[in-house]
Amino acid sequence: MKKVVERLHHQLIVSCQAYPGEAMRHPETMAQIAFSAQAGGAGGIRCQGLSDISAIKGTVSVPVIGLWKEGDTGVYITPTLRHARCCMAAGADIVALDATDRPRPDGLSLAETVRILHSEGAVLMADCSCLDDARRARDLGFDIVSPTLAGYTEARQKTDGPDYELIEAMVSNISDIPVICEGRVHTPEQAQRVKSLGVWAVVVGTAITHPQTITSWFVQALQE
Ligand SMILES: CC(=O)N[C@H](C=O)[C@@H](O)[C@H](O)[C@H](O)COP(=O)(O)O
Repeated sequence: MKKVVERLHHQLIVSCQAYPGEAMRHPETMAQIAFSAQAGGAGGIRCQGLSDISAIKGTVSVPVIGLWKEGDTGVYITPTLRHARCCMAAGADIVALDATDRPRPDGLSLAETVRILHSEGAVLMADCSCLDDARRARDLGFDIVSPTLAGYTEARQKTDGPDYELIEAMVSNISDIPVICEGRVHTPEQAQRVKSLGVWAVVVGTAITHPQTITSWFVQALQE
């Protein structure tokens, strides 16, 4: 197993992302958030966009998982070989990419993309939507699999919190590479529960780094 993946064992990885048009979408802001997360004990950062990757890499000492989103439909998480190469060049220690079997915008297959990136020294995290994606990703040689896209494609219904059923299935079917849990982990209790299922590490985004959504949770609670 690659050293950088080993370093993530049993760590909390904090996803620091602001979405298009949002006030916090600025590399310096995201780097400050990432630095705060590291100070709080995060053992890894996940982040989006070349400027954010670069700013965060220059700020934290924990491993950085980088991705580049293009749009928000279809294959949009690091959709092409070029996007992945740019994430590497920006300093990402690990590059996360869509690992579904949908056609990719550059016409390369996922297998070709992974083969080329590995030959260039990349460490790759497979953002999967279902168990079949995870199995395929493992067979293609990905270094990490994750249920990041569960509930965001037609493969699975979106669950309220983490997709425990899929996480359990991934952990019991994929034994040779780490399963990192990501997606709708909103409370420390949910993080504990997914950890108890045997995941390598847990990614938390919104519940730590997206004040707009967190505020709306409280506002909604006060209206009930
Ligand atoms: C589906 C998709 O595009 N997920 C993205 C992946 O990078 C992010 O928008 C997530 O918010 C982030 O990964 C953390 O997840 P959560 O906010 O659920 O803890």
